[in-house]
Amino acid sequence: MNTDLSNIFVIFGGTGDLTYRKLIPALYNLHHENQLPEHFAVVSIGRRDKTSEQYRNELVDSVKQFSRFPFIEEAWKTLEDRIYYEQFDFSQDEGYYHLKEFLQQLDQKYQTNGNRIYYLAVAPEYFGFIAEKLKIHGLIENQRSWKRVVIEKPFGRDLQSARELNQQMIQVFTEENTYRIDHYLGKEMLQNIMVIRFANALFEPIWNHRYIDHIQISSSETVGVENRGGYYEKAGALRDMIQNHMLQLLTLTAMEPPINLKTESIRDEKVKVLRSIEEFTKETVIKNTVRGQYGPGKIKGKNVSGYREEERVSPTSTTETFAALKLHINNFRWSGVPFYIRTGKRMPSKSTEVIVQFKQLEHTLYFKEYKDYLMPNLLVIRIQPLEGVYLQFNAKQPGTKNHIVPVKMDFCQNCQVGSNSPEAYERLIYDVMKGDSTLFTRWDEVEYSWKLVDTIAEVWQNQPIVFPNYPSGTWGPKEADELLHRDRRRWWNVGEGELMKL
Ligand SMILES: NC(=O)C1=CN([C@@H]2O[C@H](COP(=O)(O)OP(=O)(O)OC[C@H]3O[C@@H](n4cnc5c(N)ncnc54)[C@H](OP(=O)(O)O)[C@@H]3O)[C@@H](O)[C@H]2O)C=CC1
Ligand SMILES: O=C1O[C@H](COP(=O)(O)O)[C@@H](O)[C@H](O)[C@H]1O
Repeated sequence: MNTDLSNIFVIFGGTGDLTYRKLIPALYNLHHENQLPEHFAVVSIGRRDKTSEQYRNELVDSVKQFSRFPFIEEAWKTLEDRIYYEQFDFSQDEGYYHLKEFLQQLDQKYQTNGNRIYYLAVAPEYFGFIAEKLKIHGLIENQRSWKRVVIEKPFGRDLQSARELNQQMIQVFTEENTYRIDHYLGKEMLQNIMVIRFANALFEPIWNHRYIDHIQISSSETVGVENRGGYYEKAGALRDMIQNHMLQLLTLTAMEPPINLKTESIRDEKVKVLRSIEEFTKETVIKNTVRGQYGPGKIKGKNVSGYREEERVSPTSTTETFAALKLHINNFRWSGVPFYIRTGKRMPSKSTEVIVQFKQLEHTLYFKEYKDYLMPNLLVIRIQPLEGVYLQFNAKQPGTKNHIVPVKMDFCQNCQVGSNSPEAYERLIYDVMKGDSTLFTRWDEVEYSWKLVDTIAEVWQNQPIVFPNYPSGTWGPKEADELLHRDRRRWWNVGEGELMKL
């Protein structure tokens, strides 16, 4: 990690949606918290014709709409003065000559010591191309400063394309200077998973196959593909969510304690989990995976259209908007414990959580009478929108009868007034400035996750499917429920407040 945080933050894709909704608000929030280095400037690149002044004015709306802190004129003023817009087509060489000169001038003005963060907020096909141009035009040189690149997802479309992209990138940036974003890693509660597991005598000793029946990792969204049909048609839920975010949740939940808290020690343990996942075969893909696509339906009482009616989506599309799978991790800790993973769009509520269901006791005083009613102990790590930990256990209902009911201990991190968790992008951008890549994906993580996803994608591609197979506003196709029912289990739909209703 470096102590010199001063830098120029160069955004390729400065007029795009990600910059508008995430990057600029995150920079504003960091500024609001006094976390930006004193010697700092932003250069945003786009093709649209505008001056820096016009660009800054447009960003006011982005901050007002998407930042977690209120817009404060004076605070914004001191940040916007350091934001510049550069209009150029990054596929042409001329722009890079000018960019180099301009960055050098800003180095003088802001004393940024030649340090750069190149943030590639552009379509993935340009990642390698821009990196190469930066090298050719001498924008990476200078031994006495640091140069880092941040790459947005998706990192490839499959293993082969990811490898090709990686080859291109490593010609220019070392692995150490390459920050592959998975914004889930920046979420407060993902960072908390290790703490909950490894800092509690209550949980660590029972975090294994002896006590855990199974684990569910679930991420549901109410939104559809919105205006991203062009991208999503080529991705689908498997590539868009499972390959990255869901597998990150899995590795943090299942990993062994690292030997220390250094970046590579943590990443090593995460990779071991990916390597230990039992390989899918054609038969197990058919048996243990489910895909779905939303049809028309209702979300919160409002009629919404089906995926095939969305903008830039084929009316006969076979792209999945829902994916569920059951997998096993073949190691000592997890022997025989199934992990069920599920994600989908246009579901009844927005929520992401990891649910650990503990085994029922073999012998209990209440066993005979309450055999069919006793609820399992559940530990729910709530990632979003509520952040916290929820523990469900059994207790006697007050009264003369010996009724047993499930009760909860609910620690909600973001329920109290005043608690305002930093946005994922804030944390991640700050880490890039510090040179801490712990919360970014290492290349071998990408490689192993694509291997898993490719096997599933290949089988799916060759198996006919009738879509749409779940109405918007429901919890996905019935086959996803069957995936658990046949194991005498069920999904816990936490977002619906379902746990305590039972
Ligand atoms: N938006 C989101 O929520 C998320 C996005 N991502 C990823 O982030 C990246 C960016 O996404 P998003 O912001 O949505 O994309 P947009 O389509 O909104 O923006 C693309 C940007 O690239 C610029 N651009 C394209 N071609 C050129 C060119 N030849 N020269 C200069 N600039 C060019 C555009 O500039 P102009 O329009 O001025 O030509 C625009 O600023 C993608 O990789 C996406 O997958 C990842 C997670 C979430
Ligand atoms: O990366 C992506 O994530 C979002 C979901 O992110 P969240 O932070 O709102 O849970 C998803 O909508 C999008 O399709 C995907 O590309």
